[in-house]
Amino acid sequence: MRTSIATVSVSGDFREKLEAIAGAGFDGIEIFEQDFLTFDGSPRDVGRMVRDHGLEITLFQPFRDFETLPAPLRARAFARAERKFDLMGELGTDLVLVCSTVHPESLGGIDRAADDFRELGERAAARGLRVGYEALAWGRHVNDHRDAWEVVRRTDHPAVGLILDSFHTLGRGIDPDTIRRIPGDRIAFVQLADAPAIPMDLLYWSRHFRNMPGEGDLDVTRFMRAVMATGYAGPLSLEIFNDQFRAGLPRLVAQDGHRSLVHLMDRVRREEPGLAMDLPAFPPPAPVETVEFLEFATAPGEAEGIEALLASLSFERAGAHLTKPVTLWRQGGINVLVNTGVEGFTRNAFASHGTTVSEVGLLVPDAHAALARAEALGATRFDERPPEGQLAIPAIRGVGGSVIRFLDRAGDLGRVWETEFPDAAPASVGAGLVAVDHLGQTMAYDEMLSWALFYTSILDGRKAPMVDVADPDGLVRSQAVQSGGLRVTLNGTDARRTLAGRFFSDTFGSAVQHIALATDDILATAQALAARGFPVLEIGGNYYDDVEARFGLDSALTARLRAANILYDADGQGEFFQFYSAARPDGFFVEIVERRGGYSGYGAPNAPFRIAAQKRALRPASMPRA
Ligand SMILES: O=C(O)c1ccc(O)c(O)c1
Ligand SMILES: [Mg+2]
Repeated sequence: MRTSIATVSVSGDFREKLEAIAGAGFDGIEIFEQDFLTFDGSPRDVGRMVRDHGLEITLFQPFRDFETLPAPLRARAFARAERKFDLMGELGTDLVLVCSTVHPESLGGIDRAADDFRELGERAAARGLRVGYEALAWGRHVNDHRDAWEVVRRTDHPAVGLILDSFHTLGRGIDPDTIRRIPGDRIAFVQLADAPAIPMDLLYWSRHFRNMPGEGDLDVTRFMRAVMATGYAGPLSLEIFNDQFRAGLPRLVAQDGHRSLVHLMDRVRREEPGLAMDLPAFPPPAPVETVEFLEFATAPGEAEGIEALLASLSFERAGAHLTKPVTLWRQGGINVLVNTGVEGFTRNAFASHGTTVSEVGLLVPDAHAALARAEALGATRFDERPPEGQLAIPAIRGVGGSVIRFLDRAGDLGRVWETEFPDAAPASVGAGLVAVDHLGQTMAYDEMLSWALFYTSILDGRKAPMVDVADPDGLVRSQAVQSGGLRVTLNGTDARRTLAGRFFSDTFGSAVQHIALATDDILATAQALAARGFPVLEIGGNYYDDVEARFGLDSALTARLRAANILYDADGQGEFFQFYSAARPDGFFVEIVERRGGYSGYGAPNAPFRIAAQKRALRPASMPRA
């Protein structure tokens, strides 16, 4: 698989772009003229610099408004083409993209276009160059790859091929299976992009909202299956026009791009195993079974706070680690570790975030396979050499520098608790908390696509539709991802005064802001926790009047919910109950949930009430806001 990415997809000056693209493992770049015009060097220097980074220039683009012009514009278009050919020779690339014309004076006509391309093909071939024709979704006469192919077919010149772009095909709703009829050796180049399903003007959508395959809502996998079925063996190139990526860190955007291509092609081969592909083998995606443990990094003088919170949740201190300053807290099927280590990773996690969820342990079908898949998809492996006699648990880096560990039931990893916490007591029933329901991770808005791609590609996650949560001080976007027994909500905001925004700045970056624990009987759990002094978040009375009317709830039930500060939601499948702790000074909080029936959401309609209550609770009572 030869991978490529358009230089417009990545931010930075030309050198930064190249370093990021080469570092992420790409083989080549599509070059946009504007991208090096500001670079202080000749086209020859540019070409040399690209090759010095181990990259090839797979495509030069775009050449616009070429075909079906009347005289004398036609002659001028050929003169322009000759100048671009000169430039391509200097850069050292042999393929130019011609996108379908939007010129107001263009005449259109398949045969007229084919005549123009035959002449252009002759001129290109004389210099050892090739031409590719792409249908822009908003082209004046040609806006469908089937018409562009008909032009190329009638041109019938070996130096003229078709360029496919998943955005233009899928964005217009054209059936990608129509590509299967095109001979693969007539496809000169393939560009890939996804996009969110937001109805808007095609050109504006294309130039601002494209994203990496798998990050949006287009069926890029089906498009790519059709392309591979033609026998096409050329580069796969990302062409992503996205305002956020242009402002993002070049290295991260390039890494996500490479991950998205590997993930896309892995899906293609699994969905259509007969297709020839030279992607190295790696393990298939596998859903997570359960969250086996959560670990807090804290410090010797700071642990009491988190331990008091755990005690108020009815967790019991079940034991201590064999050698490390780590205590194990248990209840139901939940294991929580509190680490006060003063060196290595724990120390760094605490130093950069304060008390924080530094590790998440996931039980998966095969831990080593999970690690191998993660590495194939570009995850950063985490190796902290365990002391003699302790287990090396396969691990990767997750959100905000945290660590995700993979456990399974086989061999040593299946005996991790007995090995590392030999005297630990088994879990008790406590207040009826049975499992980790989900983790809420807070991040900057522009990290959300990236982490959603991380969870979907590496951990076989499925995304729910993005929801907007109204904090009184700004909007927070929430993207839920679920892989088997792992549920994560990614909450992104750029609004600093939102609860999420404050947490983000107070904890110096992305981290778990809340953990949600599941019970099978929320009223009983609420009662048990009240007796233990759990710092419940008080919900205002208006909420209950509204929810009773909205769902037609029985007033006796509403009264019990009101008394226990429990929020309610329902979807077509089932019901949902939730209550919260007040937020700690750093913004961290705990949620208790009960799912009934097949409810699959997270109570998003309740979030504004929860946030308002948390903000009220943060304000000192003696100092009412002016
Ligand atoms: O937006 C454009 O003009 C444009 C140019 C070249 C492309 O390959 C493309 O897909 C879009
Ligand atoms: Mg394109």
